[in-house]
Amino acid sequence: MTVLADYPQVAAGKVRELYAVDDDLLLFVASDRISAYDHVLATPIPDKGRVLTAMSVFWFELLADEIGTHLVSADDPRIPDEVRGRALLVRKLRMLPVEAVARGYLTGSGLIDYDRTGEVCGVALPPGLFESSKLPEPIFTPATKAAIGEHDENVTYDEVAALLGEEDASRVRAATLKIYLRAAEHAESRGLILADTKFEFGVDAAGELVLADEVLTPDSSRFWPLEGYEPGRPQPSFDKQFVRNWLLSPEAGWDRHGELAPPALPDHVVEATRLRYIEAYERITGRAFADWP
Ligand SMILES: C[C@H](c1ccccc1)n1cc(-c2ncnc(N)c2C#N)cn1
Repeated sequence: MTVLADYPQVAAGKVRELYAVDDDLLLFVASDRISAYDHVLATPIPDKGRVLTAMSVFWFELLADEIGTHLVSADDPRIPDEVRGRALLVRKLRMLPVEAVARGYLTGSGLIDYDRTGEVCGVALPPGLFESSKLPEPIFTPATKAAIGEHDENVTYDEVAALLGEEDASRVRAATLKIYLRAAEHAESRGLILADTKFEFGVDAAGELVLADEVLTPDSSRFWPLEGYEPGRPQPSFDKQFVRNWLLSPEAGWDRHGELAPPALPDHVVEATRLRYIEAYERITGRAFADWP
């Protein structure tokens, strides 16, 4: 029987890890950890790792007719029992060093760049847009991965072309926008706005562009409820709003701009958040989470 300790860890993020299974395969593990306001919270959300893994699998399957993916299996004897359901066996790729972000709406760092320059990642936008405006069409707004604890840096397409070469930059942009459109259309049909999302791509031994990492999860994307959408103000995060609101409430007694780590979450916030992740999964996929994996 394989255990996770059998596999050397090759990468670790705030809420996920990557392990080497053999020369060609990796194990992508999603934890129950949740981050908010740039902190990894002390309190895990039970089932979060399993829900987000199930969500990635759904999207990999839906997008397989648009692009190759790194997914090999979610149910394989090489996946240790302790992480089964929140781990994916994936094929090892030559990863492209760019965060491939697509935005259909203006918020976050895109809004900051727009307010300052009228552009996002060198893409000029019409005047008069504001928080949560829907963009005339989705835009490719790449970023380069920042050091641990830093924010990714928005870069222009030309900078991506200088980094990857014109051919890879061009096919990454095309794939990013094509997949975003397909996913946003599906999400809207389920009552959710996909405001933006971040993809990571690799290249396989045959030179094909392959969709990697996690895809279209609430950790890599901004999902907003379609009902109540109103440009001109920040939209509630479909999955993290209960956590954000509580952390800023008098009960939490926490200063998001201070040096202190956030306090532990109360059980009712944890459970409400767990249910939101499950609700997002079931709305997006039409599948019962109880059936996973
Ligand atoms: C940034 C991300 C990461 C994941 C998990 C934890 C920390 C970082 N990452 C993905 C790979 C990677 N490398 C080769 N082949 C692949 N199929 C993948 C994937 N996915 C390397 N790093």
